Amino acid sequence: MNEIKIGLIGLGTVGSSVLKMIIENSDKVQTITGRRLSVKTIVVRNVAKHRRQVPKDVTLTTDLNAIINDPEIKIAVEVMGGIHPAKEFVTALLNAKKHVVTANKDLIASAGEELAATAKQNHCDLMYEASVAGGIPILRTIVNSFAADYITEVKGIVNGTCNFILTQMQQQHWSYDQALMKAQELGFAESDPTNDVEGIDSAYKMVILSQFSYGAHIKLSNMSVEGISTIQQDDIQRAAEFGYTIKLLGISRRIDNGVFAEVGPVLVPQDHPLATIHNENNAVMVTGEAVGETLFYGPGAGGLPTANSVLSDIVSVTKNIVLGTTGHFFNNYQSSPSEIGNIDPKDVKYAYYLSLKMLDAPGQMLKFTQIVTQSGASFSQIVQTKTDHQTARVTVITHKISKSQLSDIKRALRKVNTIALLAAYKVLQQ
Ligand SMILES: NC(=O)C1=CN([C@@H]2O[C@H](COP(=O)(O)OP(=O)(O)OC[C@H]3O[C@@H](n4cnc5c(N)ncnc54)[C@H](OP(=O)(O)O)[C@@H]3O)[C@@H](O)[C@H]2O)C=CC1
Ligand SMILES: N[C@@H](CC=O)C(=O)O
Ligand code: NA
Repeated sequence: MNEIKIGLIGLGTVGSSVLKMIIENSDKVQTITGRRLSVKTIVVRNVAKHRRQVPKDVTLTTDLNAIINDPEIKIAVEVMGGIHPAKEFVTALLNAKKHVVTANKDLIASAGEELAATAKQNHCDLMYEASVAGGIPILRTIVNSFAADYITEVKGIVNGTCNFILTQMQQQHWSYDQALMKAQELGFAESDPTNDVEGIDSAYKMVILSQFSYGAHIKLSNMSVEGISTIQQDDIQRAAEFGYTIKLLGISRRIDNGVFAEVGPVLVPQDHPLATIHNENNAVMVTGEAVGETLFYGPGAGGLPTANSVLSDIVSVTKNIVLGTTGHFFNNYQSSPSEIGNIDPKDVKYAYYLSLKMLDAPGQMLKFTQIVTQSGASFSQIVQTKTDHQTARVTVITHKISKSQLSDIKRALRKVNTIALLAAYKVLQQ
């Protein structure tokens, strides 16, 4: 009676750390909750795979029914990843009255509302602290500590793999491929790292953060999402010469009656707190009307840090089981759809870093300047260097312009075959 049995789905980087933490920390959890946690069954894809540290009394199987049909198992922990079959698994577990803890942002960003409704119908808990920023307890902090404040902006570094790659490219001058390989080896990257490096993993996290911060569901299809796979060493060096560090940032802001969110490489001033976040660490800056700017920092990826967030959910569910208070939403904040509108691109304004390759011939710079001027934009910094005897590399930082002005510049440049726009990244200002 004093024991809570757990079913684990997945025994990879995160799953094996969850197992280790449950085994090693059950005494402390028992003193806090009055219940002893133990893992009874683990579902994996391949039981024949060599694994260390699975205790003899734990069943290892490929059959989810071993958890679904076991009345002793009260909490299921989904750490297998991906949307399918994870969605079907979690739905079946909730319908079998199992409380579910997951680290799966792909799943929560895509089907979180539907799964939360299924959990509520079954009087079950569904928690997912580990899905955003790994080891940083950001979701519960927003739910509890920002409950009464009006959040106006959430931004930050929410992908450990990208931040690790950019740090290695900046500090060790590693190649992109070398840094990605190391991030995979260290267990930070997803099994297919495309979502990491193309910004999609960060976008999933911004969808969840926006849901918690504004009570609004932003669709991935409404977000502009750009990753780091095309960033060149040259951009990193030029940004540094201008006094900036390139980071992959997720930004979501309230503008008038709407919320806009996007993900992309951003030039961050070298003395800004976000520029000092290195390797797999993440940082989330939450701005509230009352509190002002706050910053939450910690490891964004890796087995044990992520497992700590999973355990925080397991402990919360356990407390709810003990108190008989299960079946409430993890995030109760819902704004009415009329409060959240689409944002006019004219209202989203940033300074931009533009990197261009142009024919090194008279008149080219004038052509570029005319295009920028026609859009109503202007430069705050500009550097021109020769790349070879035929082309020049021009990098500029504009004054603040709207997204529609940027689109005008891009459109006009596409028509000029002697000038190529290589990169256009936002510039964060202090
Ligand atoms: N790694 C990290 O730093 C973080 C990861 N996450 C999230 O945690 C989750 C797990 O990530 P991670 O541990 O890195 O992933 P891994 O690839 O290391 O592990 C996945 C595990 O799930 C099992 N699995 C995969 N598909 C199935 C299936 N169809 N049926 C049964 N078992 C299956 C695999 O089995 P087998 O061992 O037999 O191959 C493996 O044990 C993901 O949602 C990820 O996004 C969240 C925060 C940080
Ligand atoms: N692959 C992700 C893992 C955590 O969510 C990352 O690198 O951040
Ligand atoms: Na978290």
